[in-house]
Amino acid sequence: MTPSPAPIAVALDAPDLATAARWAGLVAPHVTTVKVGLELYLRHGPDVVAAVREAGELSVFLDLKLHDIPNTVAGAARAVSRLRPSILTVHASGGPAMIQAAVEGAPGARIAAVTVLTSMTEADLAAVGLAGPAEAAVRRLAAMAVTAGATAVVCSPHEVAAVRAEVGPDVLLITPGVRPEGGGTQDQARVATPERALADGADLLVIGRPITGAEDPGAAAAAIAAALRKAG
Ligand SMILES: O=c1ccn([C@@H]2O[C@H](COP(=O)(O)O)[C@@H](O)[C@H]2O)c(=O)[nH]1
Repeated sequence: MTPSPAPIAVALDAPDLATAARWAGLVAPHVTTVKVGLELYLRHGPDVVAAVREAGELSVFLDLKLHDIPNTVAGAARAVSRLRPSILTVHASGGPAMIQAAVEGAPGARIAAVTVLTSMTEADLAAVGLAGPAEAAVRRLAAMAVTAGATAVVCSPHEVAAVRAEVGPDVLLITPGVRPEGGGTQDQARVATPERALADGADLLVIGRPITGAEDPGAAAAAIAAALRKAG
């Protein structure tokens, strides 16, 4: 029997559409979701969504991290809602009116609020005026975003248990900053293994380079999916 796909969104941070579609085809049997981010969307626009959809039975997570005044975000959310993304991201720091505008603009998508980027250290937070541990800011932003209508929250695996306690069981918790044991962290600062992130309450793990940078992205995705099944 074919095992069910793992709750992983593979970040397709590819330089071109053909590479993204190839990666999507290779990982499709093993994961539920692929994530289209800024690099790919700014280069190829809506075509990339169609191309990765053709590659397999996959949900498409549009990680555009919208951040602007409410009227502009509402228009942007309306514009991309015709692509039927399962998830669309906005920056939580845009505030409640902006988040509500995204929710109203894209009623078919889950609006996911990005709290504190997983690449940020405590020193980075202090530099932007958010002194203190990341967890306090993440919890506060998550609670505000959910009250404003977001049904998903993006945080690092370090804060996921605290966010779960804050927002309850019905909000989808998405964690980038996921690295298999022994792998490099690259520009990520607040990281944990896939097994740890899931055990602490994440619903969807965002994993990019550990899969797409592997010699065989399909085999890398299959190995992480198997490790998660074994741990669960
Ligand atoms: O806080 C955040 C929000 C989004 N991301 C995105 O996730 C992937 C991570 O890729 P890796 O190669 O596994 O580091 C990437 O597309 C980011 O834009 C994030 O990392 N942190």
